[in-house]
Amino acid sequence: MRRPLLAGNWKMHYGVSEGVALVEALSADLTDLSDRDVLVCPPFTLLGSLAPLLDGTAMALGAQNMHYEAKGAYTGEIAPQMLKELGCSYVILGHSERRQYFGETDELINRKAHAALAIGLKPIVCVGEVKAERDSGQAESVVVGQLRGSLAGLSAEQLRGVVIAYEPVWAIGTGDTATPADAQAMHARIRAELAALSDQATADAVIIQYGGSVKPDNVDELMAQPDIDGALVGGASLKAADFIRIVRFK
Ligand SMILES: O=C[C@H](O)COP(=O)(O)O
Repeated sequence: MRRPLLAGNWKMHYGVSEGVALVEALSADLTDLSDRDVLVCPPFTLLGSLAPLLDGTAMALGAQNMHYEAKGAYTGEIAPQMLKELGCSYVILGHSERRQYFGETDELINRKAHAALAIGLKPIVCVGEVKAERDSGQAESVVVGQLRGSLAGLSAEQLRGVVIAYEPVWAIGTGDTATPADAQAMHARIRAELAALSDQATADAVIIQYGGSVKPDNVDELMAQPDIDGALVGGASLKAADFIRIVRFK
């Protein structure tokens, strides 16, 4: 059985006081969760302040990006160990905003995935097609290509430590979510590809999240799909009541 993983990606929102207030609101409510995992991924600058507040709660801490090198002259970058020592257990890699605005490639994301796993951070590897690719019938081939490139060289054991987030780019921040049936079809295709890259038992163990305008009013139907194991939530994770409702999907 796969344990659902509901994650909030705060992107470049909130300073320390707003972040602390949000985590306090979440932790006051989310006290009774035994069948699902919850994760918050704030900006780097909040990690140190939020880690002690999350300690002992049902929520884990994750980062939104990292470098693949352990240290060095990489101005402005953050190393995997720096995240670990702040209490992160997850790191989002290859989000479409990283791919689109910062030129991240599958090869780079693959280096980061290897580096994260080597140090015991769980990578959330993001894949997803843009609108033109979906409209031209290329969505599956684009996503499969991203998977093969981003996961290259990972053993079956390593793949079990990876989370995949399928985020159709046209659904991010637009309110235009994929239909549950379309999302399920892509998740099943992703799982089939994971099986091809390793074996069926490994593929069956991997958490595949959906992301793209997940809201309180669509989460239940999305989470009811057999291959949707969680959500990577942007905008709605910034509001305590909305994120709590998403975490408490039925
Ligand atoms: O990482 C989260 C996704 O980009 C989804 O963002 P959104 O929920 O605001 O559409």
